Amino acid sequence: MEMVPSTMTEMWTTMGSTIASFMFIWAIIRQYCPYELRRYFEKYTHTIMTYFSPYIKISIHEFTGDRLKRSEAYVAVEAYLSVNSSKTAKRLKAEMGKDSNNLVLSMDEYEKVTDEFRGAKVWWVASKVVSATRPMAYYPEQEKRYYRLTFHKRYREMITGAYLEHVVKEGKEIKVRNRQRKLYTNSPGYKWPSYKQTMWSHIVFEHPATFGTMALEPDKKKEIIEDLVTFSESKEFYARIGKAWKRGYLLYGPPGTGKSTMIAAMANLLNYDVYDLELTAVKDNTELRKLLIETTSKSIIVIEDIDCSLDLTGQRKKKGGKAMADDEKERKEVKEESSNSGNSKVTLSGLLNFIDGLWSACGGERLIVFTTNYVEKLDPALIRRGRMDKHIELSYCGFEGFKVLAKNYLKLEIHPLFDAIDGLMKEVKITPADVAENLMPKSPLDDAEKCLWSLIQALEEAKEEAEAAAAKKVVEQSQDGGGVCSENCLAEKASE
Ligand SMILES: Nc1ncnc2c1ncn2[C@@H]1O[C@H](COP(=O)(O)OP(=O)(O)OP(=O)(O)O)[C@@H](O)[C@H]1O
Ligand SMILES: [Mg+2]
Repeated sequence: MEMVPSTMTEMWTTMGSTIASFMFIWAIIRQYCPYELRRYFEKYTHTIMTYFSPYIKISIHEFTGDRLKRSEAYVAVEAYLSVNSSKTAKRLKAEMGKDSNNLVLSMDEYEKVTDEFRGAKVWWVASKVVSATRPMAYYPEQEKRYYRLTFHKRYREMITGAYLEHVVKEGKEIKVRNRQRKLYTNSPGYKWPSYKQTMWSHIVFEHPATFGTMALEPDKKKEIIEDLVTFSESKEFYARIGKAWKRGYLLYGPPGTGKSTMIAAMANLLNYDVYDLELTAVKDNTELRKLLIETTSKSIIVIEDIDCSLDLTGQRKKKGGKAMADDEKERKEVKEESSNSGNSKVTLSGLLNFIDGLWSACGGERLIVFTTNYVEKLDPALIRRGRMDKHIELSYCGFEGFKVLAKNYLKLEIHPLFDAIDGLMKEVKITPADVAENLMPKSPLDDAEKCLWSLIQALEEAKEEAEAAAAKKVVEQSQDGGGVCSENCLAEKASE
């Protein structure tokens, strides 16, 4: 009985000293052995170890190929592990997350975490190699980060198939959930000739508008939401019918009817980034194409007030309303005209290529939204279906729209003054922006009723103005026509 502990002690001592001598020799080798020889030695030990080891290792590197873009797989794994590792890993990295008010944790370098999938245990390690040689002295040392997955070889099929698929899918979902959405704009002015400088500058997108807060008829709202959601879920459909996965929207209507607000609501509904393209700041068609290539998937490209952005409008009419078959020829003519005009060299043909040319398919999952106050001024080539698939008219505020605003601004669903407002709204046109302005409390003492009265007053004033304008028109017409041209004179004109 007494022999056992002493044997154990002896064994431990021997093992301890063996390890110590091994470490010592290894340290000597490390110090005196040339790097190449050491690499050689390490490589072969590695091969032999791998031969006997029952474990399989898979590495996922951060940069592959041309190093321009982070590998999608790495990003997905990073996101997946950020959620799954923060519970078990002991050393974590923290980064600013969504809405800049919470920290997102992820595992630190050389940290190991365990994950389980259908009864199989796997290990993940975050690691990096620092390349020994530097290409140029002023280059920072190159770090190549990677994740290494280790698992037993009996799970090979399942891990390389189902598990990795699960990691990538979940990682992508987490990424989308934690994504800081951005608002991009093509700022004119500074353009550094650096190859990495992108042409867009961005800030965090934080517009609070949603379809819930928009004043719109419920049917119309539902239709638009369904259209957007269907689009965002139709990846397979678009691939099957052979169309680029994008959709064009034209929002038109008088100022203050919520066109810009709707774009924000769309971005919030689908969780997309917004690229606000300022056409007048784009030098030429080549620059326009570059801008497009740099936009990412899951984004809305916005061109506001398309009728003012460029002189793309009305050209067709000047030429005497030719048929649509002449499209190509006319586009060329337009191109020449605009290139002569000197200011912005972006042309209608450039813009059309931007919307539905070959380049527009790169990136995928994109909405292109145009807004205008004057739809009738736009070139028919620009707004045909396929370029702008859905035309949405945003118009004056109706009673249903008012109810949404009353609920948002005053938390009122029903009120005795609503009937009076309903009646007045049928008689006069008022924009949602004006309604919203009147419903806004102007002092801390203003209550809901005061705001409603203020709206009624505004409606009545608008009504009086409209009546006065109508009366003036009648007077003008009678002055123009009445005295000069009698019924006889009209009949004469008709016979001519
Ligand atoms: N349908 C609406 N629902 C809720 N609020 C609205 C709506 N329309 C306008 N508003 C309010 O009015 C303001 C102006 O609206 P917005 O900027 O969207 O108008 P617009 O149609 O883009 O006008 P413009 O043609 O001048 O660009 C917004 O700040 C918003 O609060
Ligand atoms: Mg606007």
